[in-house]
Amino acid sequence: MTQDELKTLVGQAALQYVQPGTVIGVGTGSTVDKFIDALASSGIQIAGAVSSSVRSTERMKSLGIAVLDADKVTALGVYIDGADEIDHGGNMIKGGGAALTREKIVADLATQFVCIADESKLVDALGKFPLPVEVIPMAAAQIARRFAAMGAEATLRAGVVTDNSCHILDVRGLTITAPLAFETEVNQWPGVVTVGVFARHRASVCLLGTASGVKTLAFGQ
Ligand SMILES: O=C(CO)[C@H](O)[C@H](O)COP(=O)(O)O
Repeated sequence: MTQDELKTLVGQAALQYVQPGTVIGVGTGSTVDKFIDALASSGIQIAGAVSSSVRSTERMKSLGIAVLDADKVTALGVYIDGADEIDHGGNMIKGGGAALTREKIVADLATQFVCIADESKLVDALGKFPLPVEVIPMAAAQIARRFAAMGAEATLRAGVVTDNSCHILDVRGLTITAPLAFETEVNQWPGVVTVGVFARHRASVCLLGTASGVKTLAFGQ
């Protein structure tokens, strides 16, 4: 199976977590696009979706799925999103699509985070995928120096301005063995909007697309 077919498979499998009549959270990326398409053609009627990006909002609206503002919702049962990497504890790197801040905001509203990913995303330790960090532009150089002091290299993602008018640094050369401590540390550096490690908001479940079908990895809350 191709990577695209695995994404379609897990996008379809995520429908089992959608309760009719509820509001759900929807992430961003090519795997989530497959989920949105599956939801639109499933006939499942939801009360609406809280979206993590302009990209997903536009796709859902074009397919007739109602999109609600995050600040109109007090809680979500489920948030469905992809990942750039996921470890065996459900910790993730996210932000390849530059939507990490809104993704964390919507994940924070949800009781359950369902990660949908093809098997290439499962890793023993986070960090091979360059870690996205959303930053306030005037702080980018200083934050890059902080990563350099850790032995890593941060580069500005060229030509990218996020939905929040900020910039993205992509950080190479990290091996993140203590994701929660790492997330907590980097998040408090001045000018960091969001670090793309999702440990506090780790996945509760991962639907992993493999050559032999969808594997469900359960991590608990
Ligand atoms: O975090 C994300 C966007 O900010 C995506 O979930 C992540 O990049 C995975 O994307 P894809 O499903 O296209 O591989």
